Amino acid sequence: MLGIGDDAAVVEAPRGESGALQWVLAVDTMVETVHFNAATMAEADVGWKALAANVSDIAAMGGVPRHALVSVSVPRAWEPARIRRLYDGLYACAERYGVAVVGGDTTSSPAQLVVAVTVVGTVTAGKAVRRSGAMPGDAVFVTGPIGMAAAGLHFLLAAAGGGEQCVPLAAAEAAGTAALVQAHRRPAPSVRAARMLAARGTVTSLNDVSDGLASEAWEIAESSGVKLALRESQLPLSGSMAAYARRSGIAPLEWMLYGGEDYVLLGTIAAKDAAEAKAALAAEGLPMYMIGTVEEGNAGVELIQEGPHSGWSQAAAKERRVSLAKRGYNHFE
Ligand SMILES: Nc1ncnc2c1ncn2[C@@H]1O[C@H](COP(=O)(O)OP(=O)(O)O)[C@@H](O)[C@H]1O
Ligand SMILES: Cc1ncc(C[n+]2csc(CCOP(=O)(O)OP(=O)(O)O)c2C)c(N)n1
Ligand SMILES: [Mg+2]
Ligand SMILES: [Mg+2]
Ligand SMILES: [Mg+2]
Repeated sequence: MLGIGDDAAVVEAPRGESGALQWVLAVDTMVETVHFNAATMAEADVGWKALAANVSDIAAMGGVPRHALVSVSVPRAWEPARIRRLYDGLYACAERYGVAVVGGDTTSSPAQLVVAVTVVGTVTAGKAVRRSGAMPGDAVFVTGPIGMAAAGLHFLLAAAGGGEQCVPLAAAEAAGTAALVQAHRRPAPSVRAARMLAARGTVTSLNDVSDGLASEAWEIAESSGVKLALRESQLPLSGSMAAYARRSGIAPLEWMLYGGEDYVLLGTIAAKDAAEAKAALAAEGLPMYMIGTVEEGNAGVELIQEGPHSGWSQAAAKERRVSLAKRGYNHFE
């Protein structure tokens, strides 16, 4: 009803077509040198990703993102054109996901850029999907490939060589890493997939992958009081990520499990609906990869690896299980 221009925005309390709605609220912050630097992201990418990270949290509740408030703290030295470019990217993301930017705040910053976005969304009353509902027997899934964003960051930091110049996409195209760089700079949260899955009523938990697959799996395991067993051979491995990992001498699994910033969804679904749900998403061109199962037991995450591999014990010749560390991106380590 009232957007940018007064002391605060006014929005109509939502009314659902088939029953009451509830609000879904989230805030996420991006800080220069922590979430990006001059070499890894152009201003427009920062704007896009600051909103996308929030849209992803709303998706992870099964909600629809609707309104955003944007707080920016801008280094004094910045030209106005730079902040305009940041907003170009932010508005491109807003348009893509049908979000109305209804306000925000602007301050100077002594040195670094800080962008904090608050998103308001809605969900059918009582239907928000939590992290705590995973049940033994459920199938575990992700809604997109993982590890690409971390591989993209690795490429960007290497290509920048410590310099301040934003690495052009052309450099990534020449190196065959453009998809990885775009995964890092322009994540595409799974809002439509989440809506379709939540509407089926068989999805028992959802969490978006920001800090890494292992870390998010641990969050579901702990809040549901179950064990998640992930099968290594089922993890969606992007071809360009695997190729770049090989060239860099890095194990792709490290990026897939512990990289983060994928902004796809990790979730669990009743096993009897897994195949049908996957087909329903596929009909809309949306991927859904079945990557494991929920088991009874102490909260934890295990990876099932298929062998044989040199160095494995005789007993583990065909497959073995390893416990995954509760590790991922941590702001204070
Ligand atoms: N400084 C804070 N004050 C209050 N709540 C917070 C703060 N930081 C995080 N939270 C809450 O903790 C929960 C997890 O946050 P976070 O780890 O940032 O989630 P995500 O990784 O999905 O963005 C959320 O409910 C969030 O609102
Ligand atoms: C220059 C730079 N260094 C390191 C990283 C890696 N990184 C920074 S934050 C982060 C995890 C996600 O951020 P967080 O604020 O925890 O997101 P949230 O869980 O709140 O959505 C990662 C992997 C990066 N993106 N850019
Ligand atoms: Mg957060
Ligand atoms: Mg999240
Ligand atoms: Mg986090």
